[in-house]
Amino acid sequence: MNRHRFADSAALHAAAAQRIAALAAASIAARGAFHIALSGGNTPRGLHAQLATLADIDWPAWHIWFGDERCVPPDHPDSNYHMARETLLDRVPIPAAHIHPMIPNAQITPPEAARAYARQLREQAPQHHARPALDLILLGLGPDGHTASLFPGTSILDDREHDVAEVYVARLSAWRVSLTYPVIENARDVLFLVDGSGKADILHRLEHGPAEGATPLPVERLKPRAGYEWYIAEPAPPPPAP
Ligand SMILES: O=C(O)[C@H](O)[C@@H](O)[C@H](O)[C@H](O)COP(=O)(O)O
Repeated sequence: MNRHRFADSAALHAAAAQRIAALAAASIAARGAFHIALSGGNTPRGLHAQLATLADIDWPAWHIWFGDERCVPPDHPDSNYHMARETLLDRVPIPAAHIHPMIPNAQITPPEAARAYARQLREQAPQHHARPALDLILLGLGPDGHTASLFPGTSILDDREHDVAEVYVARLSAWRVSLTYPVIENARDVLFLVDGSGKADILHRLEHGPAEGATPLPVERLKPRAGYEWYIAEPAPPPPAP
């Protein structure tokens, strides 16, 4: 595991922002554009705030995609797109045509959104081996080993046909739309951002491997072509008892 540890969230966000800016500059220099999929949840908020303050970023060359989305209207407080707009997209000059929300309106159904997003990726993203190949996909990690909306026990884990799929997550009683394993694995780079609070167990398992015979967790089934980087904020272990 290509792992970078940080003492706190602020250090994680600052370092990850610099890494992303470097990947963007290299992609733009080589191919004239930078196609990045943002992740959802809370951890990206601090990263986005850091990115928005960086100088010398060629924002008009960025193309914003999403790794997954909650099936709520784009202005809903739970929407990853809404969060990205608030914390980054409304603060930097990325052309509107380069921003691709997974749920563009309140009327679209999960299957329609998945099909439409797959079409957009095929038409507007770089391709590699006949699959969309984004330059960078950011991913978070849930304590149960989910990433994007690849949740344990869900149908999407076995879907290697589609690029994007809708998935009902029973434990959340909610529909999601997510990139599938083939598209995530096809990216040039995959960067995990893990704010370790409450994730010590899952991080320990990823570092030391699952127990004998354990069912692989969604994140353990991911095999990116370029490997992946982990940026982890792990609070310092508690001081030894006196
Ligand atoms: O839409 C989502 O919620 C995310 O895509 C999800 O996969 C998230 O990245 C993890 O649950 C970690 O979330 P935190 O970073 O908030 O812990």
